[in-house]
Amino acid sequence: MNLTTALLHALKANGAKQIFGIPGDFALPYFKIIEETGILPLYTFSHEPGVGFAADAAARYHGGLGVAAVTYGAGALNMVNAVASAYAEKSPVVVISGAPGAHEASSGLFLHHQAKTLDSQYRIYQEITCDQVRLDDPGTAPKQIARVLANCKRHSRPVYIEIPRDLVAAPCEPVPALPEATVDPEAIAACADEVLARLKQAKQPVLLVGVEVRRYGVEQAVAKLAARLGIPVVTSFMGRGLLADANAPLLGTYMGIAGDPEITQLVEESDGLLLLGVILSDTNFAVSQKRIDWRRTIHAFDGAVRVGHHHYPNIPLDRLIDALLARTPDHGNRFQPAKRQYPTGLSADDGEITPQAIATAVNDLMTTHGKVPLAADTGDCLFTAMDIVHTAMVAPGYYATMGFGVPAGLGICACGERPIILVGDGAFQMTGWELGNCRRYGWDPIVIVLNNASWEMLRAFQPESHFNDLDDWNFAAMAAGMGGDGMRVRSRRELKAALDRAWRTRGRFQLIEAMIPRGVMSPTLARFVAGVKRLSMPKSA
Ligand SMILES: Cc1ncc(Cc2c([C@H](C)O)sc(CCOP(=O)(O)OP(=O)(O)O)c2C)c(N)n1
Ligand SMILES: [Mg+2]
Repeated sequence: MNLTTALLHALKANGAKQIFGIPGDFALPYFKIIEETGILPLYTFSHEPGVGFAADAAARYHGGLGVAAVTYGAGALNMVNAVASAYAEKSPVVVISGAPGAHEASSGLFLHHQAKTLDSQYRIYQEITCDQVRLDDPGTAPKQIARVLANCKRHSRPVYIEIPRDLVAAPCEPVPALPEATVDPEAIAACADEVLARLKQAKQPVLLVGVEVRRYGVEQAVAKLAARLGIPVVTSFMGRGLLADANAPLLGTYMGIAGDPEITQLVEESDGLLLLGVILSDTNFAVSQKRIDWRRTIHAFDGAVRVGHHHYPNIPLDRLIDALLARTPDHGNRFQPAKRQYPTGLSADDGEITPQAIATAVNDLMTTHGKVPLAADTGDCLFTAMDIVHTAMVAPGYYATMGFGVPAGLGICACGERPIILVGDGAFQMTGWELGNCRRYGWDPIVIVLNNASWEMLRAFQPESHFNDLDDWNFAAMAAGMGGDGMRVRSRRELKAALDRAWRTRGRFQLIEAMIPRGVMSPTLARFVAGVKRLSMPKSA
């Protein structure tokens, strides 16, 4: 076994299913071992942001580790935004970067791909990962790899592993089992008792579940807890899709001023709000109509629990849920999932296409053929997805970077699925071209480009600026050259026909370019914009 195969076996043993990457001369040696050993399948992409987004989405979708393999400098630094997004959204991505060998590093020359110093890249990645290691000693490498992978899983955040190119084939012991987290059972018991006591004394307890519930694979346990507690459950914006079909009193998604007023009132007036795995972010709470009373809130996040002003450090979410379940008897409560009405029954007429028509057409498709995973980019396509039936979905709901959608959809293709990808024209201009890699891997996602020839979400906030006007690129015309089929549609009739045809066509990606008039937004984005404007107005107004 050598340094690289030890790493690859450890990645596979701890949940990695594939590797996404782009090599370079500093990475060729370890890419050669990846390809020749076949320990994990390798999918190369065209631009490193896509590599990072695909690894992030694959990790979210299959619940294991995502792996993004790049070269030193130009490759790794090109992927910083995607890894920052994975950090912010708590996605366990393992970044592997090639690096100069020891003899090069001490040559005294400035090396190609080097920024300020040879350590610059390592320092940059310290800001967007929870642990880092340079494998410059095969004797200590196994333990270091175990530590870093354990942190990636424990914190559900990216980690960074640098492999000097002169050591990739150095003899190396296998990586040991990952070190277990040490927790204090008494602290967990005390925390669980206080949480349940708070919920018991509350008049209007509410359970709000967020992204960590999915990241730590505790969705079933949380559904069980919700059923036993019998208190209303809502998801955060990023937690959308959680408990979708579970036996739980799920009411929907909390979106503050931009969401369902009943849910907003229930959450914001709760005197016992239990937040499980929820990121306290502006996209989850800034559009809160009423300031949430954090003194009466219980927040379990990032391995700690706050109960009002009491703080319990080092309480892993899964251990807390187990302790709460152990203290909550099962009375066999049964619930019908909230029958939230999603728009269905698109009238196939000559009416213009709106984001809502796209959500309706997708709902009709899923009603007829069954649910499929969704990948959404930033822009109105993300708000449009709020009107699509609950299904597995990956989207940059908090960090809100553009460029995520198409590569993320390909990450889901690498997991053996056929996703529907929703992406705006602006975001497609950034990373939509990764579709050109589908043919090599036999992937055939259905991509719906919401083409309003505009950075419409920005225009919604600043309509007077002309720089939000984009040109019309005619993406559908480019699909054939990239190995797919493109359809440009302007009416609801054409949209429905194109989706039906796309569904029936396998083996080639299907790109539906839906032309949407500028200024036509989804209802959710319109409410979001109105809400943000209202909240930002001076109180006197
Ligand atoms: C990488 C990147 N660059 C810039 C932005 C800022 C930004 C938005 C957020 C607010 O930061 S929304 C938006 C326009 C999106 O245009 P498009 O994809 O066509 O979607 P739509 O027309 O539906 O808005 C931009 C440029 C971003 N989120 N991510
Ligand atoms: Mg647009």
